[in-house]
Amino acid sequence: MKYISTRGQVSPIGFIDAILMGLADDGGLLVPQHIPQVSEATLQKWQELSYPELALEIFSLYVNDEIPRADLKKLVDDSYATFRDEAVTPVRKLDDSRYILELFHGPTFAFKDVALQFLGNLYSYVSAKTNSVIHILGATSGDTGASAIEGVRGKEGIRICILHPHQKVSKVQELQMTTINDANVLNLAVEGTFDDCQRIIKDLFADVDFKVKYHLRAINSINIARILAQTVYYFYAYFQLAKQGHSGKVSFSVPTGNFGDIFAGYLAKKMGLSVDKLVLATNENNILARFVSEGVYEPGAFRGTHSPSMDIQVASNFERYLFYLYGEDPQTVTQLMAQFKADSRIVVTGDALKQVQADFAAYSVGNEECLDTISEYYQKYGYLLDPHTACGAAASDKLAAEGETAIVLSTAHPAKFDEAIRLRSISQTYPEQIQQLFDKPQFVTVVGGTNEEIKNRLVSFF
Ligand SMILES: N[C@@H](CCOP(=O)(O)O)C(=O)O
Repeated sequence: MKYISTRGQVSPIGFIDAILMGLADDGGLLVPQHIPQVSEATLQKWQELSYPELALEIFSLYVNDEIPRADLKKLVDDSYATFRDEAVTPVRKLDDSRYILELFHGPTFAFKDVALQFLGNLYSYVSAKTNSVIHILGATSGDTGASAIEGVRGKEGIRICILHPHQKVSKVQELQMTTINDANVLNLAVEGTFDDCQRIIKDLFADVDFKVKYHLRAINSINIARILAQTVYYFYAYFQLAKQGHSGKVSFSVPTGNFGDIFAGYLAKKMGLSVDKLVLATNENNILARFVSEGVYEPGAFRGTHSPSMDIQVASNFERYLFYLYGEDPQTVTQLMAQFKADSRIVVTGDALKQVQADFAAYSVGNEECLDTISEYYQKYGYLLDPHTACGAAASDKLAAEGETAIVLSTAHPAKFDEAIRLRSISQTYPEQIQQLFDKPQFVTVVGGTNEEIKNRLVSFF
């Protein structure tokens, strides 16, 4: 298996080089040169596997022999041993049409742990094998940051700097990141939005001389390892439903911000998983929902919502989807991305738009609807949704009304977003790991957010 760039200007590279390259050196995103096809017989066998066993099988398809199987198995086992639920990502049935895929049983109570526990261990493994330093630079709208830090804190040979938008993440998200006092962790709070943070890191990764000189590595979903790790739970959830007696088609409703999670579902479907609809659920920052309904990809005004992790205008994995939408043609992708850079707008029409609408259903959830959904599910099912999952649940309700079954990806534990939940007078008990954060001192520097300023901070940190 080799990896190529969506913009076609990088010679095919192996798995480890792809992980280390992060953003492709031509400014594109790395994708597998071909998508492995999983036969019906293999799917049958996979149904019997535990989560770590399944992850090992899926990763093996993408890693080839670059990492010996015994080493890969240890990486996988270590990564999922940190989860609080034996099933790693259990599925809860609410009724015949609604299932919740709980992805928040990892150390930081968000779905990001599923990939970032693995990527942290993988970076550590590569650092030790190649005797090289790993300098991670990441941007977060709240969940990736804590999860990435947790994945590598205190690890030999690794340093990590995370940019988050100052005062635009939830209190628990902020505390999870900024109460870490390990010497290899730097938190910068940028005066701006998540899009500003993501633009900065993409600019710095695109400066290939700087990236190479300072060994910059990515932990965001621009890194293909993130996507591959997130495909696993689509398969696992599908198998769990089969075991719970469900037969027939299944759709997935995915709270969406940076398009990484739903792109992982798209990849799983392309590998052969029988997915019915992929439902893209956004909050009021609904550029992706507008794209699916109208074919116009154009950022609007930033809206602060109850689901801050999805307060994103420019979704980084969108480029990976364009690559497949346009028949894996890097020239078209390059043109479209150049057009986006010039006009902040991409327009898709005709057959391509029909294909988009065949690939995804989309639904944008307003602030009040998000809170209403939290209240309704709490009253009807006794199940407390976090506001991101509530967006996914609201979207899945449309399918349920048509008699279809959907699995809603529950991306975070509700305790991370108590500000929103309290608005509906629902009280919850925090898990001990979250409660204790409130007594700890914080370590964070507020910065303006020019590329130069961040570069200087990085140079002195690394
Ligand atoms: N919602 C994310 C934003 C970054 O997305 P990623 O999947 O590219 O890491 C967050 O919580 O930080």
